[in-house]
Formats: sequence, structure tokens, C-alpha cells
Amino acid sequence: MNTYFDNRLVIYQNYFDLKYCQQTFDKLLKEIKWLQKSHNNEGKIVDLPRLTANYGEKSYNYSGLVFNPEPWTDFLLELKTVAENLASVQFNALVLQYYRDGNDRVNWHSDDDSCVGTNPVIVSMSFGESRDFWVRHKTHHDDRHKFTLHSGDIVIMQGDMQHVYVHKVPIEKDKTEARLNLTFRKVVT
Ligand SMILES: O=C(O)CCC(=O)C(=O)O
Ligand SMILES: [Fe+2]
Repeated sequence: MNTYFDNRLVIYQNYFDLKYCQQTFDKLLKEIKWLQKSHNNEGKIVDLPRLTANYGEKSYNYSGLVFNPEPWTDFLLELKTVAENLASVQFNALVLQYYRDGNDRVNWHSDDDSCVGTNPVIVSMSFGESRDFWVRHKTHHDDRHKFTLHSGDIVIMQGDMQHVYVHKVPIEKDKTEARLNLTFRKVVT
């Protein structure tokens, strides 16, 4: 386990073994109801550069997008328990991202939407292709760091991370395989 940015970011490398990762990847790819969402970019309707889904008891709405969450499945509850034990937090919402290849991405943002309150604890699990994950201070732009997240890694973001830092998963043209990312969150509204 490694910690960065004064404990705001915690990374457990290879938390899940290869076999579990492969089974989980296949299961999620098949079982999750993946959606192609679009958003309004200065009057133009543009597809998000990834597929996405929302599960759990609470809707996690972001970037003006409203989700109707699907109910927990037994398998997602199993992963939720892992997240809860690691972070000592009860989660009620899950956001999933499906990066089909290296062209799919998520731009600089912080997960500071009002529905999660101040200083949210977010547990993120990655399965499939390795992808870069950048973190940058909101005002001191030199304070930035590139991590590579591999299949089976777990990341915890906590404290004032979402208020002080932004993060992104950029395009990596040479990546041809898919990556799935799950973020467990606690919606308080
Ligand atoms: O894919 C990742 O590692 C990060 C996803 C993310 O930032 C998000 O879902 O808010
Ligand atoms: Fe995020």
C-alpha cells in the first residue's frame, strides 16, 4: 500500500489476483447495463468518450447527467463489501466506466458534486488494461503526478482530495484493450 499527497490518495497494487481479475472483468462486461451517455457541449450533443453505468440505492448525478441507478447485484455487493472493509465507510452508489480502448478517456475533474458532501471517501477498482491516472493540484499546476493503474489495483481518494486536486485518465493511442473502473461512493442527499 502506498500513500500520496498527504494521505489523500492511497493505492493498493495488485489487491486482486490475476484469476479473480479476469473472471471479474468478464462478468462485469457481460452483466452490467453499459450506456452510451451524451452531454451538451456548447450547444452540441456529444457522446461521452467511454461507456458508463450507475448502480446502487442512490443516483450519482454528475456533469448535468441524471442516472437512474440499477439495483445492486450479488456480485457488485461482494465488491462493495471489499471496498467498505478497506475504507471503513458504507457506500450506497457505484459509478462504472468502460474504456473500450486507449481512445476512451475521462478529462480533468474532481468528484466534488454536492450529492457526496464535503471530503468524500471514494474507493476505485480497476480491471483489464493498464491506464495512466494523473493527479494535479487545482492551483499549483506543477504539483502533479502520473500513476499507472493496473488490473486488480484499488485506489482510495479521501480527505480534501476532491477540493484540492483534479484527476484524469487521458487518451493512450497505443492501448488496444478495454479497461473497467468502478468507483464506490456515499451519496448523502
Ligand atoms: O477510471 C478511473 O480510474 C477514474 C474514473 C473517475 O475519475 C470517475 O469515475 O470519476
Ligand atoms: Fe473521478
